[in-house]
Amino acid sequence: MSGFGKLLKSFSYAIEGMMHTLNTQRNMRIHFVVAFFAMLLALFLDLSKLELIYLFFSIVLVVSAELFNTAIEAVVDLVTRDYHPLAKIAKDVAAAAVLLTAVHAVIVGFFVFTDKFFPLQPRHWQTTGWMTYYVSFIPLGLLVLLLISWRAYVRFKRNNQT
Ligand SMILES: Nc1ncnc2c1ncn2[C@@H]1O[C@H](COP(=O)(O)OP(=O)(O)OP(=O)(O)O)[C@@H](O)[C@H]1O
Repeated sequence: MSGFGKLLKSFSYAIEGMMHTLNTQRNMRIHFVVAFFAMLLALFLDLSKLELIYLFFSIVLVVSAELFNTAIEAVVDLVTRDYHPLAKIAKDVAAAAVLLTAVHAVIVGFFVFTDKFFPLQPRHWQTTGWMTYYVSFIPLGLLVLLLISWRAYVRFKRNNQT
């Protein structure tokens, strides 16, 4: 097979992987529907180049995470169908990555679209620009990170005592 033929073949395998994920993962279908409507909205709204880049990046991030998650699930199921704590960790961690990208996409969508739909925002938002209130989510993010870290620490201590 020629080099170009091999390249085409590898594309077709990648598309097969995407199709498989779409056919088997309900979450992937949800991501696709949400991404479709977000892009449709983006067509009609006057988004800046930066807003469009953020939007596409968020979509690609979620879809990629879901693809990796599906790959990890398949490998785990290949290794064992029985209950195993390591299998649980592998699947849960992969699912956490998807969740994180989805939360990120919701936040980006919120900031990109609220400007267009709700022009009557509090005054300081209008005067300081949307990057400023994007930054105002950082304390919330820090709080969530702290809470998760604290829970992980408590669990770690408990596991090491037993
Ligand atoms: N072999 C296993 N051993 C231990 N726990 C498992 C195992 N398989 C699945 N689990 C647990 O069940 C959860 C769901 O696993 P499952 O394979 O059904 O994924 P799923 O619900 O199809 O996820 P998704 O919706 O992302 O496809 C995992 O996150 C994990 O906590």
